[in-house]
Amino acid sequence: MNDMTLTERALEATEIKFAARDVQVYYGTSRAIKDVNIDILDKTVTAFIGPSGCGKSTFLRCLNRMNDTIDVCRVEGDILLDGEDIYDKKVDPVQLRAKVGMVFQKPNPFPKSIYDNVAYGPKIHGLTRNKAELDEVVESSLRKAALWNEVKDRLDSPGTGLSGGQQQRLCIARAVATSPEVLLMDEPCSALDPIATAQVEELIDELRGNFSVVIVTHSMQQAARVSQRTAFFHLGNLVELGDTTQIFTNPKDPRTESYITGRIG
Ligand SMILES: Nc1ncnc2c1ncn2[C@@H]1O[C@H](COP(=O)(O)OP(=O)(O)OP(=O)(O)O)[C@@H](O)[C@H]1O
Repeated sequence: MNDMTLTERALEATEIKFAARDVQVYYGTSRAIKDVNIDILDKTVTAFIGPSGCGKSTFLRCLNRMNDTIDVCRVEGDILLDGEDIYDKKVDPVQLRAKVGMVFQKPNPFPKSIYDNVAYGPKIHGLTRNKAELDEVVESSLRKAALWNEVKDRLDSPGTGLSGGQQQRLCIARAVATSPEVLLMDEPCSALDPIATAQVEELIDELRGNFSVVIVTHSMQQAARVSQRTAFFHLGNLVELGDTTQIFTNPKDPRTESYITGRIG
């Protein structure tokens, strides 16, 4: 086993989508992520929890190289997606982000029609051959995002004219339109009311049938509701990773216990 390469080991366990080994992230000279090792499973929702500033978003952004867009940010270590190093020189970050989609805290639809918001990704990646195929992808993505019935009669209206919850579901439709394998969600419900939050949570549960989902959340209730695995971060360290029920009922590390019982936050 020890003679196997990291790639071979990751491939052997087929259910592992991402394998991160000894990951460090620096902003200038300051180290925001320290020696993180984690396997992220396919067709599973993994929640990242932890106090503000502990590095949840920084680590999430490593998984689709969004940190590349921050000049002072440097990532070290190995991050393998299906056994392939996503930081390899031959990997095109734009192609990677089609495979590893992202939904942000604040809904950020493009200043375009509802249709064009969803059609944008498939168009730039050449995923459809004609208008009929594109129409199909737009409809199926909006259905997956539980938004189709609300917008099917106004696909030409601007995406920015939708309610906050609808805009976030539009962003989810946009992310799933390129048929990603992984969906990263950075506090996707923080700008939403409880009804829209419930809709997005329901959606996350459905999406896990097809994708690996990683969600950063400040809400422990949300982590408990939507995820099967939970990772607790503290001061840039991954303190504990386990089944969500175990993390919330029987944490192994005293820091995890302090956080979930509200003693550190
Ligand atoms: N663009 C940046 N430039 C410099 N430092 C940054 C940058 N982004 C984050 N950091 C620092 O990295 C550390 C981790 O931040 P990060 O946003 O990843 O934490 P977080 O756990 O997601 O926090 P929150 O829950 O408040 O969103 C913090 O100390 C933060 O100040």
